[in-house]
Amino acid sequence: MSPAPVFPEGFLWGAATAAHQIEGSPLADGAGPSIWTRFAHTPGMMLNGDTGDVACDHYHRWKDDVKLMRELGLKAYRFSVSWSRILPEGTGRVNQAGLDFYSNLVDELLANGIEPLLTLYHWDLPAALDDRGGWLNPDIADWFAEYARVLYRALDGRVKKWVTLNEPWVVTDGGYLHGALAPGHRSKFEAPIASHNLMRAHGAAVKAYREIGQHEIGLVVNIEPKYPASDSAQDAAAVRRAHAYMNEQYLHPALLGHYPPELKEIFGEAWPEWPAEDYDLIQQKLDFVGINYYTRSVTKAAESYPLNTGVVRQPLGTYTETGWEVFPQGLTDLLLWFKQTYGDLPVYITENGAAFFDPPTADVDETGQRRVRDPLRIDYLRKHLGAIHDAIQAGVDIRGYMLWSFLDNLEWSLGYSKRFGMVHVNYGTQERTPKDSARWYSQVIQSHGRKL
Ligand SMILES: OC[C@@H]1[C@@H](O)[C@H](O)[C@@H](O)c2[nH]c(CCc3ccccc3)c[n+]21
Repeated sequence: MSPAPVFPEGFLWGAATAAHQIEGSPLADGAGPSIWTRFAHTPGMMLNGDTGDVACDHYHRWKDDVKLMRELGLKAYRFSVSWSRILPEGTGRVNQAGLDFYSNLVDELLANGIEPLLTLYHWDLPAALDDRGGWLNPDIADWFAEYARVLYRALDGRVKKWVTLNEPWVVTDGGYLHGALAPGHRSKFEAPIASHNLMRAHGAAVKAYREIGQHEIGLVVNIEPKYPASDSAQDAAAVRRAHAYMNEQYLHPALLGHYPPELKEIFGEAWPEWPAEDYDLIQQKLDFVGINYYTRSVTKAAESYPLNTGVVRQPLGTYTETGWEVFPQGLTDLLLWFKQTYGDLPVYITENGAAFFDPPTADVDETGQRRVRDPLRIDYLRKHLGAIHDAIQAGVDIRGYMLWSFLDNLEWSLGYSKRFGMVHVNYGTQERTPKDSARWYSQVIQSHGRKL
């Protein structure tokens, strides 16, 4: 029996959500529409025609939700701010009611001994800015810094851990290359521009923080290890492309000051040459990086756009409801790669979790208590926390873990069909029911990881 894992002193145990996925009431109290409100109300974009109009009604239920976080023993809570609640037109006029919502939420978290981690941008761009070109307009770096300054001035000190962007890769790949996510563009030429402007905006927001903020700021990326499907040269080259496109495309400019060369190979004529001052803007010193980990990809050379790669399904693999292979070892491998490539920058696991089938309504157990049994999720979480512990033992400076997600919520264009929550939401009644995984996670937190 291996000794109980010991996590570092101060390791931050939490859970994560995002504004548009849980809040509902996207236009309440003076808020402006975001591209996700626009996208969800565009016929055909969302599974079952689901929208974020109600979601988990967190906009009204936030106090009870924070109470539940405390009851479950969370030490931290990662959430995002909806830009268009703060600046309905994206720039200019501040909507005080929007600012008040997040200020009250932060105060409630602190009053319950829960540390807030605030994400400035988790995909819900103000529609008014999309009308001005959105991430394709280079001015967005200034727009984003203006928005960030409003929040820094209002919340810094109560919020001590800030994140600029959540997953620029998804924003670009989903929103501008393949079109599966808002704003639904499909352009090989737009994607690199959006991607670069996202990183310029990241840099501008960090630079602004250094003028105003007194605490910590970082970037959150989704990365996943790419393993070759065979030992052929073609598959090795495919791995190189896939790795550069997802794992290095954002971390390299942010931490090393240049893009990986494979991007020019992938995008060809669509890959612009950027001015040197852009790299200076992007490569602002960070206090941490957030890594969102879900799965790995066994990668082969294949006809595909624009990577010419394919993912090989593993016949003996276990897969989640979103079709992602359960592969905890990939998280250890990835964290070791991160340390080796970028050095000893502190890391938070800012998202990790899985969608497995959970019923739309909770069961009632023999004592009359509502209950949701989710053994597959417990197994997934236990193994990934074990993988994190292995990386810590190997010297990676991992400071915390934010389970995705605190609540079942709107899984973007998949609507409410996928449940990632440790807490079950009955969308008919809005009743919250901690799943078995939540009760298990409470024990893990209370034992500081020893009861994995
Ligand atoms: O898909 C589960 C979660 C989303 O609900 C979060 O909003 C988002 O931050 C997030 N990122 C990832 C990994 C990257 C990814 C996102 C969407 C689709 C495919 C891959 C998984 N998740």
